[in-house]
Amino acid sequence: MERITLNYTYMSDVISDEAFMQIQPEVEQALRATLEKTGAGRDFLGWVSLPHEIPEALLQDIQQTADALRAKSDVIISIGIGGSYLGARAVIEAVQGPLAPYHEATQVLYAGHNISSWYMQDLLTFLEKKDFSLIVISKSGTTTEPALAFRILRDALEKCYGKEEAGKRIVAITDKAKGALKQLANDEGYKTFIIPDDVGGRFSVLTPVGLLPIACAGISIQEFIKGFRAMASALTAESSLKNNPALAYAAIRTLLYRQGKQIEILVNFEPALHYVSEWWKQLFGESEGKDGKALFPASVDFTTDLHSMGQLIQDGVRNLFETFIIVNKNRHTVTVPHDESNLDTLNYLEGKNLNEINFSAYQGTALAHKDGGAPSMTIELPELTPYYLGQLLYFFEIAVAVSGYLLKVNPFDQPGVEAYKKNMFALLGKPGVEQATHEIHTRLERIQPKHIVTLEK
Ligand SMILES: O=P(O)(O)OC[C@H]1O[C@H](O)[C@H](O)[C@@H](O)[C@@H]1O
Repeated sequence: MERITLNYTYMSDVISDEAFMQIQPEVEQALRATLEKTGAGRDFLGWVSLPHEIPEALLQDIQQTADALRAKSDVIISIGIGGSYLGARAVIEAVQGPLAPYHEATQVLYAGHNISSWYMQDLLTFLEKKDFSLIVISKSGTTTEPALAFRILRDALEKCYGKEEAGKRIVAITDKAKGALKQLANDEGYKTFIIPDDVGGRFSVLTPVGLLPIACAGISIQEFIKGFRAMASALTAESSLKNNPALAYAAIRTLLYRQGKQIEILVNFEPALHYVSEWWKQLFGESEGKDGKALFPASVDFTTDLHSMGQLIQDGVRNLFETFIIVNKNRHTVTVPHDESNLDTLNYLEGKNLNEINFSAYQGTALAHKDGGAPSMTIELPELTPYYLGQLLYFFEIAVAVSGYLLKVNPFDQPGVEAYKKNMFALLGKPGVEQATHEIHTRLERIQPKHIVTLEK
């Protein structure tokens, strides 16, 4: 069976065999802490064994719910943010492509991941002529963005179908007991799925959080889980860096960080992978970015961004490295046609397919960037199918746990995310924080008038 592989040939002058072997015991310890649930954040390690523990009855329930929503909807809106949004979008777009909304019979669209009137009004106008349903996802059940979007979209749904039918077009995915969404779902009798207590948002793609929207897009969740299972069996049984690509990836990025690299750029050459990078950024950024530490996880889409960020990566501050994701087997083949006039001088490419040209772009880029002092490694994915995406996502989940432990942080909490929320709630006058409201307005009044630069005419 094919699996994903890690190729770090272009790191060989910065990652010595000796350094690799030296870090082996640390990595083993980090893997053990993950598998035996003995490390920091141990209460949130439910995702480790999840691939082998999902009950078949739950999968059937998810599939039937998705089939029922698909049967009566042109559009299914998945409402959520962060870990309650990115995993599903990553998988759906990686399998169906970024233009999926234009060609799929049932469209999965997204809301609750911003607070934009413009976005919401566009969506509401679009829905006027569509049959639609809502999936609302929030682990805490109290996150502002999805709660606002749900209130607005539920209102539109109820006006369109009446309260009773609207209730049958809503599925809530949340905590088993706590949070406003759970209470609302109970009161209104919505179909509900539970997010396990021991699985944090950014690790929840294999719970109903990811599985229901993925099934609603018509993608096989059985295949997706099979990929997770295959990778879970393989990665958790192998503690040698030499034979375990997730451990090797965690070790290499750790060694580079210790050598002073500050930025890891995840690179794809396939637009369908854009949201895999977005998911990856949350996974690594939120898991590792604490206690004044961590590589900054950035991403680019090539060759697009070679024409905007390529210069900096080739030639800017040498504080970065790249991780390429390359797909071995392409879904489509588009061949360059003959053109008699050859004014664009592209006849030398006649008969070649775009995949070959794209692959040459990757090879040329990796070599040029290495020569310029930006080393890279490459994750090779056999194909963009639900099965291999399952493998890839589990690969990154194990890698971030090990990498986080190597960094000596708790990879499973995110206390820093609360700071902006506290300020926003205070500014908006949320009941219960009156003192904070008074204080923040006073602070802002003092800050605002100073240091403003404007044109006089
Ligand atoms: O699922 P929810 O509770 O609504 O949370 C959605 C997201 O927002 C929070 O602020 C956290 O930083 C994320 O880890 C989480 O995935």
